[in-house]
Amino acid sequence: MIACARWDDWSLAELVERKGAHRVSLVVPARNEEGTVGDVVTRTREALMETVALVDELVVIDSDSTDATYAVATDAGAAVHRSKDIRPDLGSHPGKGEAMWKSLFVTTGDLIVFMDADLLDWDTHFVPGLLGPLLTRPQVSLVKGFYERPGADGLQGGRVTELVARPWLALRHPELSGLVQPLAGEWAVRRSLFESLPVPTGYAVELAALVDTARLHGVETIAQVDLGLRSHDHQPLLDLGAMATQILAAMLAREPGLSAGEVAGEVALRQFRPGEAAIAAEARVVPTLERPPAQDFTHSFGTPAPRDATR
Ligand SMILES: O=c1ccn([C@@H]2O[C@H](COP(=O)(O)OP(=O)(O)O)[C@@H](O)[C@H]2O)c(=O)[nH]1
Ligand SMILES: O=C(O)[C@@H](COP(=O)(O)O)O[C@H]1O[C@H](CO)[C@@H](O)[C@H](O)[C@H]1O
Repeated sequence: MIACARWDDWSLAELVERKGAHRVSLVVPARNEEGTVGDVVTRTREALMETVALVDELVVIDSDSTDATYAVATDAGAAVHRSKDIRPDLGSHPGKGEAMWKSLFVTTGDLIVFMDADLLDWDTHFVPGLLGPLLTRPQVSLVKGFYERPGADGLQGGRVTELVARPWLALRHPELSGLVQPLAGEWAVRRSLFESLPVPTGYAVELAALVDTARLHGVETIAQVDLGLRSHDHQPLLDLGAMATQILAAMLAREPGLSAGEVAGEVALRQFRPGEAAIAAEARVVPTLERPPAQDFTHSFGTPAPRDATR
């Protein structure tokens, strides 16, 4: 049974008190988010590091940005690391999951909160809301945020959730079908869990963490928290086709009898874009690599990695 809570089930003062010796890292993976990352960093830093001491470090992982994300996040007061500069001995791959996996090598929190950098309607209570179950329920190790999406029917967005993730969970992981937003980029996890999991380098990171955690530790170690309202920038539909491909590849790799190593490291995705004169065929190569558990590499920098750093 997946426990359900609301962000305001705990007061900020109660959580600060319960925090005790825990260290909290807020990690924001960001690729070309110069327009929004500054707001996310500034407001969380002021509310959760300066006004109260709930967050111990605020880290932005710059994931191959080509805009001013790095400078904007730095000016806003985050500790910013370029994903490709973290543990260069382990190589570098594109993708959100890669950024989140690499964050494990530059953060110190035993509790890690992930937030997207492209948030538009949101508030700083997302962070204490996600930490609530981790600070009050020892049996919980992974907490997913869920929220209302603005718009007339409240279903603006969530296209890959509704068309890929939810059907897949219904078919293959019904024990997770109670999750309202299984793909939410706002979630929290105990370091000890996240560093023990393989991590898809792309957009499958969220769903893979849920499926692996449920399989390895049981759904009772997963909780979800109602965070209220959230909206974010939306990608074009064909880009979500690549996201869906990454998610399905990671799910196939978790099917009995298959392993990530047997799923191709990249998939050729053919898409078709209507044009003035004709429909144009487009081909994109979608990376589907996975990183082994980060705990396999938490040795001193420079020592040859004990195993392939991707699979
Ligand atoms: O290669 C990538 C792709 C995305 N992101 C970040 O991951 C979050 C979610 O990505 P995106 O907004 O593209 O996904 P969506 O929310 O549209 O599903 C955002 O903070 C992105 O900047 C990233 O760090 N590296
Ligand atoms: O919810 C979804 O279907 C996708 C796409 O969102 P939209 O259709 O652009 O609102 O976005 C989520 O999934 C991604 C993959 O897990 C996460 O990285 C995003 O943070 C999350 O917003």
